[in-house]
Amino acid sequence: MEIHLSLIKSTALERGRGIPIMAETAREIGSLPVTNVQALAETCNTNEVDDDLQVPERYLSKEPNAEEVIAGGDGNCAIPVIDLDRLVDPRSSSSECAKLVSACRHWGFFQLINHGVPDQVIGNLKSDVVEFFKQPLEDKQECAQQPGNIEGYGQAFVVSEDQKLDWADMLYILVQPTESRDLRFWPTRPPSFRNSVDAYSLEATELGYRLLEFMAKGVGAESASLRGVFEGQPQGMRVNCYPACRQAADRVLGLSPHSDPGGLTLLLQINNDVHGLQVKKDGKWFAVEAMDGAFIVNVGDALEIMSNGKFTSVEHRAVIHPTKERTSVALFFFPSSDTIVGPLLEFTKGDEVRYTSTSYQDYMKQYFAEKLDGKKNLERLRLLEL
Ligand SMILES: O=C(O)CCC(=O)C(=O)O
Ligand SMILES: [Fe+2]
Repeated sequence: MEIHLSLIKSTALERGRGIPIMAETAREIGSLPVTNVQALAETCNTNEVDDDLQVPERYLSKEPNAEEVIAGGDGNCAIPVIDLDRLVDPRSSSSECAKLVSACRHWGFFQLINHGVPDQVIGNLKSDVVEFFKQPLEDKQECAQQPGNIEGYGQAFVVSEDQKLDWADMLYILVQPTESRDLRFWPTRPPSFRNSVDAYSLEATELGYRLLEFMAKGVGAESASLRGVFEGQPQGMRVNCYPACRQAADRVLGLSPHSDPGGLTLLLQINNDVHGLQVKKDGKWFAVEAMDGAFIVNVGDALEIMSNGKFTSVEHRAVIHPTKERTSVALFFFPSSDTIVGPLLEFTKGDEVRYTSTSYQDYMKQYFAEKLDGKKNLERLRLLEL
């Protein structure tokens, strides 16, 4: 499993100064510069000569299709669909809550419809994100990642010269709390970009909190128990741009298999005519067909642990299309770095405690160490089989 930037989001506000600091781990790891993938793809996709030699070896996976992939299609989006209206409506709330809990337990993923975030807010975000990536490289590089900093425009977090690379570029910014925003990394073009992200962040934050309430309620816990852990805490936004790869779409990966380490992730896919997200279940990859206007929501490691395994953080990856570019926006809800991440009392009533507890900051350190020893962090903390 590769390390990538969505995993590096342990941030905290430096006490008293209101300045965002990154977990030391992220600093220590640092990042090596790599080629811009959109530019690389342009060369590869337009050059007819020496076809096979165009995609550099570092992007080619050995056996990306070694595991079975269950295709979507025919309206089958693989993961369960949850309806927020039904969660709210007292007549359907308890059955929809049960569905939500089951989705979080068995899939770790669901699509959310009737979520209430205005179309215009999502539409503005989507079009500004697309406009950003359309710009010439020099313009995008105005908010380029800087050494030792996890934010900005760049690529997967690269730690060694022989590491396999993802076929994607990304922009990563901290969006909450507002005082943690480092505007050096917030694009100024298109001019509406910052406002669009701000408006989206406001809506998505409230949506995330509401979902956490229903998730807690669904397992019989106090509805404020999970929300309380994430309210006012850091949120990171990762925009992924996956260029097409005409020559080797089935041999490159847009995003290597990973689980998200935080609490909840809200994902928007921008062009729904091209799918790329795949979710692992029972040893197979399931291709997710994003529904128009829906959010894809998933459980992160910290939420699995805090729920004592009532929700599951599931491995997922993004694959590449031979002719179509794809863009997605992931919003990550994190606990504060000094939160002790362990099963919450509310979630262990009558149950055995299934995980060891650790501070989120230490969890992130372990998460990076995972890269070195190949053992999954979450598995390290699981005391019992789920
Ligand atoms: O682009 C996608 O569909 C997945 C993105 C993702 O998993 C991430 O950014 O952590
Ligand atoms: Fe992810």
